[in-house]
Amino acid sequence: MRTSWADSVAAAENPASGSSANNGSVRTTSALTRPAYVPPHLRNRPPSSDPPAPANSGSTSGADRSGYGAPLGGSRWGGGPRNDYSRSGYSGGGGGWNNRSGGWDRGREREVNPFGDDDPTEQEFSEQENSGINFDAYEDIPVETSGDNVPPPVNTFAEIDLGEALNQNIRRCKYVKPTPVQRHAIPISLAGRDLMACAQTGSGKTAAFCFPIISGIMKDQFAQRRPRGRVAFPLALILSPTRELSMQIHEEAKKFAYQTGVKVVVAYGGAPINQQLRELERGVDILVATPGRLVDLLERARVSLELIKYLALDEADRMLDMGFEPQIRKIVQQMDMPPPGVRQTMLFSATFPKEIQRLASDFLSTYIFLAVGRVGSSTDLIAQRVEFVHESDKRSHLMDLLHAQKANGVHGKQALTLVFVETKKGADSLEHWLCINGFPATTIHGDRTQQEREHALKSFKSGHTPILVATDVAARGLDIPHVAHVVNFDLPNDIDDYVHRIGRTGRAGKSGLATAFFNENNTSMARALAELMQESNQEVPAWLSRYAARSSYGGGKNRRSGGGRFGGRDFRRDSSYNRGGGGGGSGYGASGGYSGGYGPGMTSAWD
Ligand SMILES: Nc1ncnc2c1ncn2[C@@H]1O[C@H](COP(=O)(O)OP(=O)(O)OP(=O)(O)O)[C@@H](O)[C@H]1O
Repeated sequence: MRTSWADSVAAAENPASGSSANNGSVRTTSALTRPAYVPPHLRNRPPSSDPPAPANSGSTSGADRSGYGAPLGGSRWGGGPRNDYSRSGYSGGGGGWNNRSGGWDRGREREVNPFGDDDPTEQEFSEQENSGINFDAYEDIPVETSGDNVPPPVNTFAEIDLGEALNQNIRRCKYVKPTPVQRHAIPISLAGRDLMACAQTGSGKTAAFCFPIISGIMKDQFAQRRPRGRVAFPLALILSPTRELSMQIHEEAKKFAYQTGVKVVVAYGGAPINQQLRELERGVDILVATPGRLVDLLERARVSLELIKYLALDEADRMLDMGFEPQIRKIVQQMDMPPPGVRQTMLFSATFPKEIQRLASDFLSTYIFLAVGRVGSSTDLIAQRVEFVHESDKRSHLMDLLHAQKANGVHGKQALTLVFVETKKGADSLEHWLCINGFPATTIHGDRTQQEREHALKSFKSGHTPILVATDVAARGLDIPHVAHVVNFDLPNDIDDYVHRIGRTGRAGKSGLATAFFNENNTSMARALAELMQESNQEVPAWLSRYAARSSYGGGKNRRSGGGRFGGRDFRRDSSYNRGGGGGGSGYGASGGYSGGYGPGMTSAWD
């Protein structure tokens, strides 16, 4: 008999895989003094005469978090090290990269410990939260690489020369072995090659691009990092489409770069620019940014891209669709960034429509294409359900789901549930309705202030408000531990958006559940949805198969045209490319031949 969705939620919350969720261990050790650290690549250098600046928060977030009041009762999930904003640089206590110059003398500064466990006795790696990752789920995944002289993959982190400080941080993160995308992408990037990488949601792409960048900067003996005047000269640029994702990448990168001497700064819209400018003036090696805020900084001549050696685009297909493409072209092609071939470019996403691949090739030089799993596929770790629900029944149906989920939850608690809707207004109205019906909910969308957005996310992550109603602003990249259930209250119009949305659960080897409400308004999605479910070994309801058989191909402008399950995903393998359509000049100019499903007006809401 088919398992009910409620059972699935309970299973997702209590995975038998040995996840350490809810283990109750909260580390509360205080920061201890440690000897001044000199990063390996800076040893034997004459010390600078600059005195260290007085310690302050070292926060680079730009947003004023003081208004949030006391912590939201702490996480009910215990002490996992990931993405807990309340713990790291936001805390306001001590240290940080405070000297003005950056560069050689920065190694003497005390750096905020992003792991929050300065006591070395606490650094036993016995809990191994991330070793609970179900690697078997990834082992038989097909991998495709194409391009010239592809460096071979590695099986362990020990096989890669990342540098001891970075290796130490990998251990602190409790990453025991590399995920498949890391096994392939890291050696490719370390070999200096450009890369277009596609791997499923939650499979560790962030580390796959961060590790080679940090390692490369550590090894870069001749780098000139000091700001000249008030202009910052980052060596690496990581662009992402949303403020929250940039903040998250910044938090992750700070952990990976801890005590390496590599300084990571974030800049995103909606937060006071002055604070970000001050942080940049203190020196930056890796700048994580959203495109809009970066353009602003470039136009003010406060950032120069002249020294960029590494460029990474996370959610690269989104960054190159019509909403962002003009800004990306401006940043990458019309300012002072070194051209492809001089800089190293890495593009990552879980989805990569062919048209976007073609466009992206403008930014790359003789690159390697890597696909872990089929491009745009979703992981089998997510149990997908589709239910036929008329528009007018959606609220009561959601209510039924939530009630049953609560009844099945641990100690009657509501599991973290992310509900996607189409519009900002719809998000507010559903949130209100849930709250008055006794379900603590909050919302994240582009009409909320940045402070409200951050507060909502924090409240959701902590379990204080276990239901988050969101627009697509939360669809990509966000790594929120313990999201048990994603509900597509309104289905998106593009199957790639569906893949990203459901990918907020079932991450890092853990299982998750996704429920979609389908009705006559979604018939254009039927075929793509049925195919996606089928290839992820999901049960496709007979009624959906009938809709799929009747409908023409929809669900996005981009994909599955060949219908092939695996193979030929690198657009360069298409015959049209070889007939002269591809290569450098792609024929997809700045005006773009691809709309990606977002109107141009969406940009500001996302950035
Ligand atoms: N080698 C590893 N071992 C264990 N856990 C890992 C490893 N690498 C990454 N993780 C964890 O896996 C989770 C997902 O990683 P990440 O956010 O980078 O996924 P992603 O592929 O970028 O997903 P998305 O496509 O949704 O952006 C994170 O919590 C991260 O800490």
